[in-house]
Amino acid sequence: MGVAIAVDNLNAWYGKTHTLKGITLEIAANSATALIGPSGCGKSTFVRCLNRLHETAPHARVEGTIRIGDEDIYDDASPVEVRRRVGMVFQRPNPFPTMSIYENVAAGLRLGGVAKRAELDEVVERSLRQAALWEEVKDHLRTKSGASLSGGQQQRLCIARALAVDPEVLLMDEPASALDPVSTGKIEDLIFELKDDYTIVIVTHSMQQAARVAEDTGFFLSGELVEFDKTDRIFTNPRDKRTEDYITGRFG
Ligand SMILES: Nc1ncnc2c1ncn2[C@@H]1O[C@H](COP(=O)(O)OP(=O)(O)OP(=O)(O)O)[C@@H](O)[C@H]1O
Repeated sequence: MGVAIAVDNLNAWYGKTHTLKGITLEIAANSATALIGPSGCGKSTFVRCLNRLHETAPHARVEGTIRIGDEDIYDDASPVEVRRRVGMVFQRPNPFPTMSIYENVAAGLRLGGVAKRAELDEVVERSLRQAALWEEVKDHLRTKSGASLSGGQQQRLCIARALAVDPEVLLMDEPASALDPVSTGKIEDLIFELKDDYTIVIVTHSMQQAARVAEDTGFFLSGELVEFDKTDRIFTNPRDKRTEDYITGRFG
């Protein structure tokens, strides 16, 4: 399996606070990679560096390199282009509340200049099918708003919206932590399906979830990547005592 994202000596700051310290890792293409670690250790900051969202925070700064495919995303590409290639789904589902289901999914395409009805229809259907939401919403695409859906459906709508612009990478920052167990299961099933076609990076507080969905797992602590390895290895035979303490619940 190839490398989708190569991160080399990544450092990130909020003002004077050094939040990510010398992160180096390679994220495999067409697989799911989980990031775990106690609250405040820098997981969200890390994924926000992968689509250049970190730099939108006040006084935020990044050093180091991130290559996606052949491109250094901080040198060779604009933030807008990076965010098209690297989609993101957040902890709280955030559909555009007043827009219809259809318009939520079509929004990114319209911004990119796609105006043909047939093309929009096709991508909206494909994206909703990929997000396992089509059957539930196909009869109300234009009449129901994003906000009228349940939390779990809203999150799958956000996934469809992210997929509509044809990204290579999907970042998911605790995508199921606001959802009930049934909706969580649907999101996990979806991650399983989607990793055939996309590279997925998922931040999670649930070690069970990491173990269920991810091939590789990274353990962050105080802004450092303590350990990065096959998920099995991290959970059964970690190399670092701090990883072992965390996964066995001795802290965090
Ligand atoms: N916009 C911001 N401005 C200043 N400091 C921030 C900002 N966002 C996060 N931080 C700080 O950066 C550090 C890392 O936060 P981050 O959200 O990346 O951690 P996390 O591991 O994702 O935490 P959690 O699991 O609680 O979401 C924390 O100390 C946090 O307070």
